[in-house]
Amino acid sequence: MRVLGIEGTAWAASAAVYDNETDDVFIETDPYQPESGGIHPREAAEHMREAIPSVVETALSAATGPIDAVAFSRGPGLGPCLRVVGTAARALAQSLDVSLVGVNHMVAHLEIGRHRSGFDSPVCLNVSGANAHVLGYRNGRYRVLGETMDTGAGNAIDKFTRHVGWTHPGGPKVEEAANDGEYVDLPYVVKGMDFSFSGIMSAAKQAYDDGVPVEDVSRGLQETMFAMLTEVSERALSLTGRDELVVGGGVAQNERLQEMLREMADQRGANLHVPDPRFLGDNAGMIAVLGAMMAAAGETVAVEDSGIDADYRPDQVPVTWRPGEPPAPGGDRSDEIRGAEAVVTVEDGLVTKRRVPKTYRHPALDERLRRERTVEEARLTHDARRAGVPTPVLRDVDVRESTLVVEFVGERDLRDAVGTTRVQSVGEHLATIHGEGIVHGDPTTRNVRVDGPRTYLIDFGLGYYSRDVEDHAMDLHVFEQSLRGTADEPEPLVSAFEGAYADAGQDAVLDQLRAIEGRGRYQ
Ligand SMILES: C[C@@H](O)[C@H](NC(=O)OP(=O)(O)OC[C@H]1O[C@@H](n2cnc3c(N)ncnc32)[C@H](O)[C@@H]1O)C(=O)O
Ligand SMILES: [Fe+2]
Repeated sequence: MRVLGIEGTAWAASAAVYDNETDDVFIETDPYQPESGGIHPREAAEHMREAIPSVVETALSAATGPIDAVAFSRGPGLGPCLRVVGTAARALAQSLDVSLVGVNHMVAHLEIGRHRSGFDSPVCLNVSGANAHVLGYRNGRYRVLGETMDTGAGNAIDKFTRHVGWTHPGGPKVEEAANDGEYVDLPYVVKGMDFSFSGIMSAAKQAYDDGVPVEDVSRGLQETMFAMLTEVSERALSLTGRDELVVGGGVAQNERLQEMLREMADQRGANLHVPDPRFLGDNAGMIAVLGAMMAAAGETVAVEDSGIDADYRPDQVPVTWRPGEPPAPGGDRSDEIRGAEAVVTVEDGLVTKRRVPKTYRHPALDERLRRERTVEEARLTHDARRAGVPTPVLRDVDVRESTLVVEFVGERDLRDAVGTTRVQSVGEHLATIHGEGIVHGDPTTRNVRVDGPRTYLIDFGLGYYSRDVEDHAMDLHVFEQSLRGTADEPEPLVSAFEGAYADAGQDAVLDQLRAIEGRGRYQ
């Protein structure tokens, strides 16, 4: 089958022809380059109107035979651009008299990595202009395991470069400048597998305004943002028990990010695949490749139903083109358990947890995070138990060695034994600690231990004190995301969890949770 792909969600007017028998991909791209500032939606749409016909013509003339389907980016992206591309794709499908395939651009960023790597069931880190998220596959959908709570990765960097007067796109310029810079500290914000870039961006602009050399700010920016992305990727691998990682999106072209991810993957015995640069930034090749898989599975769309969707999320797409899911890996049963950030050994009913240095992080950042988290974990584990929530009793703390010794609790992780009563008790526990102004920070199903109906909260390393409803709601969001990422039928569990939280906690937190879920991520 030969598929014509068309991409034009933001800056790349691109067309490609993919032949699934030879696996050849021909791509022709004409980028939009704003003269000043960022991407202007109307200018970008004007660029699409001018450039799409000629890139399509070039792609078609490179095709070695007739086209069997036309695939196009249906969203997410800039509305005015999407409309131009949608119109062109419909007209082409009709004039060539072939079927039409509407592709989710974010799923395409992911699938190109899975396709090129040959991996079975990778976790995917998508880092592009308007997005940043970690996806895993479960029961016929790509699940968002974690994502930015505000700006996309590329847009965050581009906002900083606009502030310092550099032209769009800023990513490559920051990469170059960072090579000559010294690391500076910037806010590091990870909540479970979600993360935020807005605090870093304000701090980076402020540092520049205060006279810190732009090279140093660039270095700090990269080290901080990419360490966050690497950390959440590692958490996603750990939570899902998978050992394959692919990346996608324009920011994944950054060599420092690739280096950090490779180091993390090597150290945990996982495989990383970075697609060729031509498949990373926006390109129609990834649209054509996914289009071919979808067309082969019968996922075509009638012209009258092929409207665009500027907020199209990857988890809205029913994934019908993949073969069955490979079996979930068994849990780690050895004595030494390598979690996402610590090495845990169990002996004589005691657990020793050592936060090992992460060599992918800058040493200063690594030192700061291990120290802060060890101190917070000791303090909050203790305070939560005093508030009446089962947590392990603390036996020893060595901050210099980033090591804690606590009592062994529970028989297994909640991940491997989810059930209604247990998630209800987690709802009660979170309501209790929130009542004391304690935020857990990472309440995933792996950070809850179960013993019969009883549940224990462990691993308060990302926790802190706050009475802000947003912070409390994020705890609920993180827990629900992890239920959705690991349970076969998550929705009844989510309801039971929320019901128990509602009975014991504050309604305002649940209202805020709805606000978090409804928030547009495409800034
Ligand atoms: C919705 C869609 O239109 C959007 N696409 C998009 O943003 O284009 P993409 O090509 O995936 O990514 C562009 C971003 O990638 C950044 N970028 C490019 N090269 C970079 C580098 N070497 N280091 C860091 N960032 C880089 C640019 O600064 C820009 O922000 C998306 O996927 O979110
Ligand atoms: Fe993109």
